[in-house]
Amino acid sequence: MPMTPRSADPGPYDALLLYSFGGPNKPEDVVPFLRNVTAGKGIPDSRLEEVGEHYYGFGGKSPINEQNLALKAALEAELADRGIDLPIVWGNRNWEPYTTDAIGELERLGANRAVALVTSAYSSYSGCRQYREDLAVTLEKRGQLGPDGSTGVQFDKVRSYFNHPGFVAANAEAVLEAYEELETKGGDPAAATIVFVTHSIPDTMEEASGVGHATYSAQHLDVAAVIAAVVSEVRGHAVEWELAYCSRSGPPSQPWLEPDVNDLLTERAGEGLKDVVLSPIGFVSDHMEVAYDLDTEAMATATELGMTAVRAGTVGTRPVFVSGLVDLILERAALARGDEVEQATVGSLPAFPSVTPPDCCLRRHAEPSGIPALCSEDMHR
Ligand SMILES: CC1=C(CCC(=O)O)c2cc3nc(cc4[nH]c(cc5[nH]c(cc1n2)c(C)c5CCC(=O)O)c(CCC(=O)O)c4C)C(CCC(=O)O)=C3C
Ligand SMILES: [Fe+2]
Repeated sequence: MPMTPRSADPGPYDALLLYSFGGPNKPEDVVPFLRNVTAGKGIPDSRLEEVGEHYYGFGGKSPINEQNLALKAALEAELADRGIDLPIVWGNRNWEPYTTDAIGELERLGANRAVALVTSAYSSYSGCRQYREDLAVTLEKRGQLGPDGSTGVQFDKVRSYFNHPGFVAANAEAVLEAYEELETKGGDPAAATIVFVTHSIPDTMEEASGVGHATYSAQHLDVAAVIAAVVSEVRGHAVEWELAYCSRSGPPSQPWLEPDVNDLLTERAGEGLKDVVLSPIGFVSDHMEVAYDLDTEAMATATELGMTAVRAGTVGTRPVFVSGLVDLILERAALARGDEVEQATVGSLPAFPSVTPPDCCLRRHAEPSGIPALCSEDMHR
């Protein structure tokens, strides 16, 4: 009989790694944090100074760490509610507690095999492989990565969850709330366009994200279409929507995904658009890109253009999202046990693999980095 992910068995896992980006907690953290993020990435100094200013404008503190702690608490509550015994350890690629701190904590707990949940819903180098490389490199530095890919604590990863029903339903919920808010701000919801927003990435990274599955941008377009269909249905009329990007960096000569959200708003305002719902489907919580690039910059653009704009919430700790994540953890456990399991999805794309092909989501297409990455077919499992 096929197992449903509702079964409360987290075996073979004895811990959950909540794995995130990290961010500064105080002004003195900002420069070392930015150094960690950009090591060897060729980001111009001018861009780094600009991004540093975004953080200083918020007291040198990113909201991301508190949001991850809130997500950790919400997951702990949901696991406890379902009678699932699975301790959660939090770690970040770019700030404390670092990946190595998390691995140390897993060892103290006596964990043998952990399931990793990354706070990034889409597949690309930045949202998937870079985390898997960071895990492998951290284990390597600790002397815990064997030549065959075997590790001290073993790690499996939850699949990219952009098309999981919980993530999409939570975003749809937030967009519907934004429609209500638009009305209270004197806007005209029937005339509104939904502008879905995500983090831009270089065109080369976009191209490399499409090995074995839909590209990063195609993943977003699929999610956007589902949310727009839900909104059309609930509001009782067809809704227009677009996908735009924010937070581009890199040298100007390097093409990144477009249109930029500010450019899109400007162009559409010229065509008479007045009412906008910004939906940040690319981000799981209101971290710095959302607080600065959307709430500060894009909202100022909209105001300047005379638009009525509302920014929909991120999925954050919405119950339908959190409970979906627990379903995904149980699904991964069932797959690891070799049980037959139904992988829930919405939209037109299949469930993405949790053990990826070797050349999946490289930084650049057909340019292996030489950096080992866990949770890949060519590694231990
Ligand atoms: C796709 C994507 C996500 C979404 C997926 C996910 O959520 O993980 C994401 C998340 C985040 N990005 C973040 C911060 C930064 N990202 C940078 C740089 C870059 N991001 C990129 C992509 C992404 N990034 C790329 C292609 C670069 C260029 C350098 C490179 O090729 O790797 C830089 C350097 C300065 C700059 O260039 O802006 C910073 C400071 C924070 C923390 C925010 C906070 O502190 O609250 C978070 C959650
Ligand atoms: Fe980023």
